[in-house]
Amino acid sequence: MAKEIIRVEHVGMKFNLSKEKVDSLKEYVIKSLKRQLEYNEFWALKDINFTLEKGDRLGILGLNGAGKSTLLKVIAGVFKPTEGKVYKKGKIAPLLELGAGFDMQYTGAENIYLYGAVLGYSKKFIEEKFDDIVAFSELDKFIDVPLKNYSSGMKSRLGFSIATVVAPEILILDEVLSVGDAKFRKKSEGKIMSMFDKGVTVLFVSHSLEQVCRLCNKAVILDHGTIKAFGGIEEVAEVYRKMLE
Ligand SMILES: Nc1ncnc2c1ncn2[C@@H]1O[C@H](COP(=O)(O)OP(=O)(O)OP(=O)(O)O)[C@@H](O)[C@H]1O
Repeated sequence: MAKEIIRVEHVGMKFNLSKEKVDSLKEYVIKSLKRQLEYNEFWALKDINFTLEKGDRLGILGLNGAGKSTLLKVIAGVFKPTEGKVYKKGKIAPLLELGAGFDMQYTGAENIYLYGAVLGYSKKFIEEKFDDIVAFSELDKFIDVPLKNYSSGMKSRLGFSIATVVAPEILILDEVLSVGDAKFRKKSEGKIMSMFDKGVTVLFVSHSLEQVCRLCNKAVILDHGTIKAFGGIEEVAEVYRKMLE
């Protein structure tokens, strides 16, 4: 029997959007103390339900603002859902906003430890993998330079190399296959493919239907925070094509 690895049950995510413009932290604190802040409730996800089995590769489709990144963040554990629950088995490698945990004042080497800790790696594990991370990122010459002097592509390369050094059971990809220059993109896609071959379960957001059809066996379409279709890639791709017409 296929092994269930992720179960998303009745997940809802609510954000509070401020009704007025607040220009500074001071203004925010004062208005907050005077209880002058008003919010609009906004549900980015509503009653999301699905399960994935080991080795499934789910493409997440939908227009801008449909809730795709929010769903990945809820599954990765970055956001706690307002409602419902996510059950998951195994180690997760979240490739979300690569390098969101970086500190620009620190060097590349220091950030490997910092970002590794953010991703939950032990110091010993990072020490063992340090050389592999630097080699994959091809940033040897710059590894002792502060990150503020890196280009955005260099930062993404370092982030990708740190996040993919683990052998995860679940891989979460938010449009990260467009990281770096063409050469690094090819190399990063190769690395992801080798993880696919090892039977990892994948959740993958991309605006390219062609890429989703090529890489995934299942897909889900999100529309204003709800599931419009879920199932085998071919049937869902057909629904999505009609939606885009
Ligand atoms: N931290 C937040 N606070 C308030 N609203 C948020 C927050 N994060 C996301 N949202 C809102 O939730 C909705 C869904 O956003 P999300 O980033 O998940 O969409 P998406 O489908 O990934 O879009 P895109 O294709 O543009 O990346 C949007 O309306 C967005 O404004």
